[in-house]
Amino acid sequence: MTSSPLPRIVTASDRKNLASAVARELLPILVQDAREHSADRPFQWAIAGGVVHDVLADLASIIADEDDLDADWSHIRVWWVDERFVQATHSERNDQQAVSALFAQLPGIQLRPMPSDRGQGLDQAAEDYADLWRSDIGDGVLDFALIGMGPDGHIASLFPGRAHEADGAPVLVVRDSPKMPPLRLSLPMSTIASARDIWVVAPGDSKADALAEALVLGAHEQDRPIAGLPRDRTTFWLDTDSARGLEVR
Ligand SMILES: O=C(O)[C@H](O)[C@@H](O)[C@H](O)[C@H](O)COP(=O)(O)O
Repeated sequence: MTSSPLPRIVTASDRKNLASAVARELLPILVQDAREHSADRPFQWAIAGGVVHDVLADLASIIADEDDLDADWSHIRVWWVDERFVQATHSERNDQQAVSALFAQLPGIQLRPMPSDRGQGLDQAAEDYADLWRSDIGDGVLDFALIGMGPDGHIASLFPGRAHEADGAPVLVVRDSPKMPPLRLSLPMSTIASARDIWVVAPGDSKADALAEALVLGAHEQDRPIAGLPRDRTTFWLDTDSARGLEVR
C-alpha cells in the first residue's frame, strides 16, 4: 500500500535542537496571533505533554530574553489534548509541568487544564471538561495543536486498537492506557484532526517505525493513530533518528 505525498517535515539533528527550532518558529506566530485575537475571541491552542514541555521551556527562555514583545497573552487560550487523571499535585500532571515550563511567565494567558482527580470520578471529570469545551469553543475548531507522538504512533491518549472518538462527546475517557498512568482524559481524534494547524514534535529512534508506517506505507489510523491527522495541515518536526525511515534529510 502506498500513501499520498508527505506532509511538511522539518528535521533537526537531535531532540534539543529540534525543541529549540520549534520554539523559534512558534514564537512569532504566537505573538502575531495574540495581536490579532482578543480576550473574547482568543487564539485556541491545544498542547500535549512529553517533549512539548521542552518546546515550552525553550519558548520561555526566548521570551525572557526579549525586551518588549508587545503581546497580550490574555488573547491566547490553552487547552490540553490529554491529561493524566491523578491528583493535581502529582508529578505526572501535564498541566503543572506546562505551567512551570512557560505559562507562569505569561500574564493573563487563559488556561483550560483538564480536571485532576478530586474524588469526583473520571466520568464526571470528562463531563466537566466537556461542559467547558461546549461553552468556550462549542462548534468551533482549535486554531493550533502542538502535540507529540509515542513509539506506537499514539497521539494525545488515542492508542492503537482503542477508541479514538467519544460518541460525539468532546472528551474521551481512557481507563486502561497502555502508557502509565492508566486513567486519562483525551480530546477525540476528530477534534485534534480538525485543528487549523497541527505540529507534531517526535524526536528519537523509537518513533521512526511508526512514522514510516503511517507516512510512507499508509498504515491505518487504528494501527498507527498518527495516521489520522490531515497531511495538508500537519507539520512533522523530527530529528535525524526519527526521520530515518522517511525520504528526508
Ligand atoms: O502522555 C501524555 O501526556 C501525552 O500527551 C502523550 O500523547 C505524549 O504526547 C506522547 O506519549 C509522546 O510523549 P513524548 O513526547 O514524551 O515522547
